[in-house]
Amino acid sequence: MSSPRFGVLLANLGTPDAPTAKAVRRYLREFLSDRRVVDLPRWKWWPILNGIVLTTRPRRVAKAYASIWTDEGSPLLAISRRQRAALEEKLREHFGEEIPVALGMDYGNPSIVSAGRELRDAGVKNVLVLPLYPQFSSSTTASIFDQVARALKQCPAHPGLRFVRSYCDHPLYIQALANSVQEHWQQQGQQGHLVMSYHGIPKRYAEQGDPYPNECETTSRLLAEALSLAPHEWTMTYQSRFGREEWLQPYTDETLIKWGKAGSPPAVDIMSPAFAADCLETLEELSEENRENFIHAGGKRYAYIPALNDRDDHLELLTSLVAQHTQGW
Ligand SMILES: C=CC1=C(C)c2cc3[nH]c(cc4nc(cc5[nH]c(cc1n2)c(C)c5CCC(=O)O)C(CCC(=O)O)=C4C)c(C)c3C=C
Ligand SMILES: [Fe+2]
Ligand SMILES: [Fe+2]
Repeated sequence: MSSPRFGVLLANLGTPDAPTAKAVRRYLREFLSDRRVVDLPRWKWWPILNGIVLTTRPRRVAKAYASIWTDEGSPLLAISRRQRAALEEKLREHFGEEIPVALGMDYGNPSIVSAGRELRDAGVKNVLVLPLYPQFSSSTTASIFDQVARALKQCPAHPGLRFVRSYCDHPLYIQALANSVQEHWQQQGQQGHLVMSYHGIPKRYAEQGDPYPNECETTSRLLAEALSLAPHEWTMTYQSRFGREEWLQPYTDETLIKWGKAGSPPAVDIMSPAFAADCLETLEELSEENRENFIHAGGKRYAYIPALNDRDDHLELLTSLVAQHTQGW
């Protein structure tokens, strides 16, 4: 049998193996030890990480994971597995041949090393790395690139390698987001103020050159245009703060509380375009915690619009990205 023309390493953040304090501690230790995620000097960060974060946070966060855990495990992993299988199917249709797709997570399992081994064992000589982060950030996308480079240290013969850097303005991405919002409005029968809530990063990272907020703004502007929304009909915010320093603003939770108290807007539809798959940050923080923030403060209606997950238009986008970035292979 001839070897495949290329393979795809579908990458995402990763998630704990179980909704227990022990598994969450293991996951957070790996995640929060990455200098791309927390860039503080180690002498300063180690005592905080080991003395405070890893002794207090895992128990609380494990409870949050338990509230969203499914029969197939963590939503992020279950959805990523479905995306992997569906992309392989789409690529078979598109290229008329078998294109292996392996799933690799930056932290936890399945690892990027295991995905690389899977592709090697399938006879793949060229690899396209496709991080499922629409907007580039050094804390996410660049970290995946680091992991791939680290994995290759164990490898005597490198494959041909290409990376997808970001796709914040790809027409099929914007279209898939717009479709998901329009379907939601049709199902609800009414339209609330649209909130595009992105995972934040420390403001300092952006000041040091991380282009993430610019890419989020690009996505938001193009999505608002695709939906023909006037400026007063939508707002962009940042969620999921961690630690004491200032993160990108405006903050999602504070904005919703302010609106709830003011009674305007009375109804919001909230989505998170930075997440290609629903996860803790959308299903618990956005769909539950922030709903409570808004309604408790006086808001009237709050609806969460799911991530693109394994929607067909999302898989069409991923297929198009693969076709675009593998020309000549
Ligand atoms: C500590 C700094 C963090 C930075 C910077 C950060 C950036 C960032 N993260 C995502 C996507 C996800 N983050 C998720 C969870 C999560 N994020 C942080 C911290 C930072 N993220 C923590 C500590 C956690 C774990 C939960 C917690 O302890 O609160 C997830 C969900 C994972 C899951 O298992 O479901 C995703 C996805 C992006 C896109 C981003 C920067 C652009
Ligand atoms: Fe995060
Ligand atoms: Fe969170």
